[in-house]
Amino acid sequence: MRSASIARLQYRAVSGLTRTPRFQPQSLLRSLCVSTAALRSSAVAPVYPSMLRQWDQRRNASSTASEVLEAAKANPEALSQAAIIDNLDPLEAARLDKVRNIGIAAHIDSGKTTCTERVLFYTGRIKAIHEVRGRDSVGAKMDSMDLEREKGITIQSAATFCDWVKKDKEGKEQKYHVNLIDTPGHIDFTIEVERALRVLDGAVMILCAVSGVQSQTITVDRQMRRYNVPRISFVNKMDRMGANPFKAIDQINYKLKIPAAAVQVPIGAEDEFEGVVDLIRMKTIYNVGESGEDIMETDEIPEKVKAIAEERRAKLIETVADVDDEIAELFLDEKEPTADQLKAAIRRATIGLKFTPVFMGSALANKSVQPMLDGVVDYLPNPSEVENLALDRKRNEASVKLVPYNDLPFVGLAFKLEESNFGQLTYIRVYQGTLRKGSNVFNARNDKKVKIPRIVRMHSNEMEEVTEIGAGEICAVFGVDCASGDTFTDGQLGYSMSSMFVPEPVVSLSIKPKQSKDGANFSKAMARFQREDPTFRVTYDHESEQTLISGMGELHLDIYVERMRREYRVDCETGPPQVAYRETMGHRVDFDHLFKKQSGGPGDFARVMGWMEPTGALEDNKFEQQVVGGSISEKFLFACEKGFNASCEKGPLIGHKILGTSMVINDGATHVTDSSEMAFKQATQQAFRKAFMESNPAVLEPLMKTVVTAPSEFQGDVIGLLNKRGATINDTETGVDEFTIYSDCSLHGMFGFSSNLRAATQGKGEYSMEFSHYERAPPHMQKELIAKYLKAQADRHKK
Ligand SMILES: Nc1nc2c(ncn2[C@@H]2O[C@H](COP(=O)(O)OP(=O)(O)OP(=O)(O)O)[C@@H](O)[C@H]2O)c(=O)[nH]1
Repeated sequence: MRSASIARLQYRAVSGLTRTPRFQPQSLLRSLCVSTAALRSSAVAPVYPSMLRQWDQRRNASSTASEVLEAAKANPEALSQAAIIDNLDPLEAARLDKVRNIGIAAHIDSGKTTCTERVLFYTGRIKAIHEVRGRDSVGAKMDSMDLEREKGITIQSAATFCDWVKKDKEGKEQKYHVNLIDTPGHIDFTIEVERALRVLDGAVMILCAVSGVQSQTITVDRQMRRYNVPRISFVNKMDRMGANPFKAIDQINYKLKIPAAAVQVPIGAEDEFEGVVDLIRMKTIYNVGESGEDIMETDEIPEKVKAIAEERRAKLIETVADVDDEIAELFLDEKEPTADQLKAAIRRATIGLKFTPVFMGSALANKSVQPMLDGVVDYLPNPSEVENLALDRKRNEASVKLVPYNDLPFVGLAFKLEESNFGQLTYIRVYQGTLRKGSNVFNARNDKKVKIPRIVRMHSNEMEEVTEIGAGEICAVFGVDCASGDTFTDGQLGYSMSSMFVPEPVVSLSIKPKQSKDGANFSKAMARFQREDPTFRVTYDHESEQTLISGMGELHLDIYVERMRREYRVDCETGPPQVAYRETMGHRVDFDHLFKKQSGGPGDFARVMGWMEPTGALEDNKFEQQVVGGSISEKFLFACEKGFNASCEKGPLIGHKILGTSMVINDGATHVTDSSEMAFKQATQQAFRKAFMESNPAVLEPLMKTVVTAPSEFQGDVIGLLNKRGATINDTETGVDEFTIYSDCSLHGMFGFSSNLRAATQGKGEYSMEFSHYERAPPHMQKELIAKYLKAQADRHKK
C-alpha cells in the first residue's frame, strides 16, 4: 500500500467524501495525515497495521488525529471496504478481479455434478468426461467417494478450482481463476450446502427444465438468502421431454420471489435442442466437437426463434429496468440499452441480490455450459465486491469489514473438516491477508497458536501443494486441530467471524458394534464423523445404556453406518429409527420449593421461589432471575440456572428435551452453612420437575414438509399412501406427465416411506422431507409414549 493511498483514505475520512480524486497533490494529502499512535487506537487502526508500519517509515507526522477520528465516526462509509479497495495497489485489484469463488447448489438430481464435470473438462482440469452412474463405472470427478459413485448421489461437497479463459470486449483472452464447490442435493446433507454458501461469493442455482423450482430449490434459495449470496440460474436438462425453461423462470419469480429473466432463449427443445441465442449480444451459440468443447457463434438467428428472442429480450430489459436505475431511465426514454450497459446493469443487480439472470442448456448433452461459465465471470462478484464482516473482540465486538488484500494481517474461516489419508484436512477461506506454509496462526475461539505445516488446493480428492494462499481464495491445510466454523487470525487481530447455521437433528438410532473387539475403531469413527459434520451427533443414554446417533434423516444415518463398515471395517447393529420428540409445559405454575437434608454432618439447604410458564413460541427455553434483596446470592443463582438447563435436557414426561418453557426465580432462602451450589442446583431441578408435571405438559413431535413427485398414473396410489400415514395434503401440482404433492406429515408417520413409495410407483416416485416445526403429538400417541417410558424405567429399576 502506498503512502499516497493511505493518505487518500485519511483525506476521505476528514472530508467525508466517498470518492477522492486519484491524483491529489501530495502536499495536500500529507497535511491531512495523523500520528500513527493516534490512528492505532482509532476505529480504523486495527484494519491496517501493516499499512501503518510502512507508513511509519515514510510519514510526516502532523496533529489532526482527532479530526480524522471524529470524521470517521460521523461518516464510517468514508472508510468502507469499497473505498479501501479503490485504493489498493492496481495489481492487487486486478488479481482480485480475476477470482471467482462459487458454489453449485440445487434440488436432488438436477445435474450439479454432471454440470461440474463439464466445467472441469472445458477448463482443462480433467481430460475426459465421466458420467454420474455412467457405463464406464468411473463416475464423475467430484463424486469421489465409492458410496457416492454407487448410489449416484453427492454426499459430501467437493471443492475444486479451474481457470476459465474468456475473451474481453477487445477480443483479448483473460484468464479467470474459479474456485468451485459442488454441493449435495439431498436435504439430509444440507449442512454441506450451508457451509459452502457461508464462504462462497456467488452461486449457480441449477434447475431442471422439466420440474422447475422443486422443494430443495426452495431450501437452497433460503440458504443463499441467509448468507446474501448472489446467484445466476442455469436451467439444465433442456434435452428432456417436456423441457420448458420459461416455466422454470416464472416459478423463480413467483415461488422464490426473486426477479428473474432469461438472458438466452433455446434453439429447439427436447431431443431437438441445438443451442441458445444470447439475448444481450443477439448472437447464436452452438457447441461443436465430440464433447461440445468448441463454441461456434454466429449473428444469424434462426427464423423459428427470432420472435421469441425479441420478446424475451424486451422482457429482460423490462425486468432489469425494475431493479436498476440506469436501465430504468433508458427504458422510460424508450431508448435501447447497449450490450455493455445491459451487462453492467445485470451485474449490478445480481451482485445487489435484486435479480438473477437465467441461462439454459443441457450438461449431459454437452450443450451451452460454457456460456454459463461466462455468466459466472460476467455477473458473479469477485472477492472484493462482497462485504465480509468480522467482530473485533478487542473493541467491544465492533463490526469490521475485512479487506481481501494480501499484505494485511491474515483472517480466515475454517468451514469444513475432513479426514484424509494424510491426516485431518481443514478447508479455509482466506478473507484477508496471506496464509503461508510454516507460519503460525491463532484460533480466535481459544487463542491457541497453530503452525501451518502444509497448504494444498483441493481438486476433489486430489491435492496440489502450494506455499501460500492469497486473500479471497480457498485452500485446505493439514495438521490444524479446530472445529468447523473457527476463525483464524495472525494473532495481532482479535477478530472472529460468524459461523454457519447448524440445523438440529431430528432422527436418532441406537447403535453398537456387532463385535466387541471393534469398540476402539467404533469410537474413532464416531469422533471423526462428529468433528466433520455438526449435524451428526453421538450421545450416550445412561438409562438405556445405549449409544445413540442423531442426524437429519434416515439416509444421513444410514450413510454413516455404511461408512463405518467400509472405512473402519466395523459392522454395526442398529435399532429402529427414533423420533427426536420434545416436551413442553401447559400453563403457568408458581412454585416455592425447599430442598433440605440433615444427616449428621453438614446438611443441604436451598429454597427457591418463582414461577414457570410456556414462552409462547415452541422455541428456546428461558431462565430469568428477579431476586431483589439478596435472598439468593449471584453464585447460587448461577447454580439455579445450571439446574434449569440440565432439566431442559431431559424432560420428566418421556426423557426428551424441553422446548418453549421459561422459569423465573424471584425469591428464596439461603442457610449460612448448609447452602451450596449443588443444593441450589438440586432444588431448582426438583422445583422444575414438580411445576412442569403440574402444568398439564405435552409431548411434541416434529412435523415434516414432504414433497412427493411421481408419474401421473400413480397419483391415486400415492395419495392413498400419504393418507394412510396421516399426512395433511396442502397442494398438488400436475405437470406434463408427472405430479407433485406437497404435504405435512409427522416424522414418525414417514419412517419407511421410501420403500413403500418405491413399491407403489415401480421405483419411479421420489420424495423429499424437511423439518418444518414441532407440534403437539395426538393424545393417544402421547399416552403410548409416556407408558413406554415409564415401563422402561420400571424395568431398569427392577434390574
Ligand atoms: N437428460 C438429462 N439428464 C441429465 C442432465 N444432467 C444430468 N442428468 C442426469 O441426471 C441425473 C443426476 O445428475 P447429477 O449430476 O448426479 O445430479 P446432482 O444434482 O449432482 O445430484 P445430487 O448431488 O445427488 O443431488 C444423472 O443420471 C444425470 O445423468 C441433462 O442435461 N439432461
